[in-house]
Amino acid sequence: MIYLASQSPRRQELLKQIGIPFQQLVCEIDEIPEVDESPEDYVCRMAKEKAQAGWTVMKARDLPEMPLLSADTSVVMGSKILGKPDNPEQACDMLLSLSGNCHAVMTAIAVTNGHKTIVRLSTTQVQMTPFDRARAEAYVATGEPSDKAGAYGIQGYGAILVESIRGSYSGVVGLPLQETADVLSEFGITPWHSL
Ligand SMILES: Cc1cn([C@H]2C[C@H](O)[C@@H](COP(=O)(O)OP(=O)(O)OP(=O)(O)O)O2)c(=O)[nH]c1=O
Repeated sequence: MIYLASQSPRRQELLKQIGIPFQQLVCEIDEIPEVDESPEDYVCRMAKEKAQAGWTVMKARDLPEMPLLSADTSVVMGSKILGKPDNPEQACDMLLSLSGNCHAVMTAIAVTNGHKTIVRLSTTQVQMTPFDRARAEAYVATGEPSDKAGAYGIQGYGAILVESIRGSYSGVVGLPLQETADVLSEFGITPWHSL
């Protein structure tokens, strides 16, 4: 059993997929890149801060100690970090900047047990099909982009916009499963054997 410090329904589904029992913990952090911070450093720092915040919540609620997993996903276009859009207009602009181009989806995971913390980064290249503003607006109107980095979800209607990927599909959705299983094994947690 582990804690999943995440409010993302996608992360819960993905963790279920590899048969790791977990208890969800809710925690909040400020997600703002520092000046001159690289996208890689930013997502790794976010994942680590979520793990630290989750550990603090666990302690404050007097819950039993167990390894805790957190993650952070950003879409990176050139050197620009695209988080979740603030409004439909911004979602549309984000989508149009991705149209016909290749971008990176970076997901960092962090696992801590209070003594050691391991952070691992997964980067996937995503090639988008070219599309126009009308199509972007129609997609935004579905509501799907609002809570997703880069304003799309590859696991939903957004799949229509994706031409190809090179890397980890689960990493794009928000939790790279190979890396997650690998890091959890460092904490004695083994997928499906722990069911
Ligand atoms: C690119 C992409 C992102 N996403 C999602 C994954 C993440 O949930 C979200 C990025 O936001 P995050 O800040 O990484 O995570 P979150 O706020 O949803 O959840 P948490 O409580 O763990 O902080 O974008 C998809 O679901 N599909 C996609 O194709």
